[in-house]
Amino acid sequence: MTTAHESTAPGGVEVVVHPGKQQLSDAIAARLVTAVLDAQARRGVAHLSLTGGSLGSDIWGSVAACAARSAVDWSRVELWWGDERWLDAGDPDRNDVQNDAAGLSSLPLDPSKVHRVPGPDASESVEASATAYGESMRESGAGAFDVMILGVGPDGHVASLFPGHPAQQSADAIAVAVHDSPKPPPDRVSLTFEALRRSREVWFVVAGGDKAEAVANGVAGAGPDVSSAAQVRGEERTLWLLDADAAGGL
Ligand SMILES: O=C1O[C@H](COP(=O)(O)O)[C@@H](O)[C@H](O)[C@H]1O
Repeated sequence: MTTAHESTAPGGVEVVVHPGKQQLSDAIAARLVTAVLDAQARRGVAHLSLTGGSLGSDIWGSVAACAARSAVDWSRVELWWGDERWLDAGDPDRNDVQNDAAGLSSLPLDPSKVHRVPGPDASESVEASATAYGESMRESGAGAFDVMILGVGPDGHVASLFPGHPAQQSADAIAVAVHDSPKPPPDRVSLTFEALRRSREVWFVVAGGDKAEAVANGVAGAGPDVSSAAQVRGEERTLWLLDADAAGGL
């Protein structure tokens, strides 16, 4: 395969497969720039929710290298994270720090519109951090995210909602404290399913053969004990953006 291949799975979920991880990252960046321009043309401001993980950060290197990025008014972009590892600001294991290092920090964003999850240096507990993050989202009047970008773990988790973990099914909240995460670090803050679903478009971004089973389960709509990804749909569109290895189980 040398070019992208597109198909629609049962349930209206769209699947786009690119040959390799770099092509995938570049294609997501191009798609993102277009989505931001579109959202700004329609509503003035674009609301994006970002993800951690290696591809979730690579995307920002691709955006920084994409010529069309200069067409975007980055001061009218509001950034959020679907989850964050509960670590001090600047910790290299934080999702926002990894996104910044990959290229996010090179964009002319308005720092007041970059909504970072407070860590132990700025909140007394994971619960307090989750409450503060949820409140800042409510106060911003964010409404729906234009694009929710979600990485998917080999265990089917999205954000920090792990299949079978008690925090996975948290309801009536925007954000939840996660303890004893199966993937380190143990303490995290995550948006709930309810909040993740308040997105016009949800993009699952996945590369690598170790994710093939998680992708197959997510696309097939497996239950919550198997796949957190399968529990999240966009209000208007749900896209799985994959490299060929991640698509190996479809
Ligand atoms: O810990 C996390 O993992 C997932 C997926 O990461 P990956 O390296 O397996 O791609 C990520 O989406 C999530 O935001 C992050 O906190």
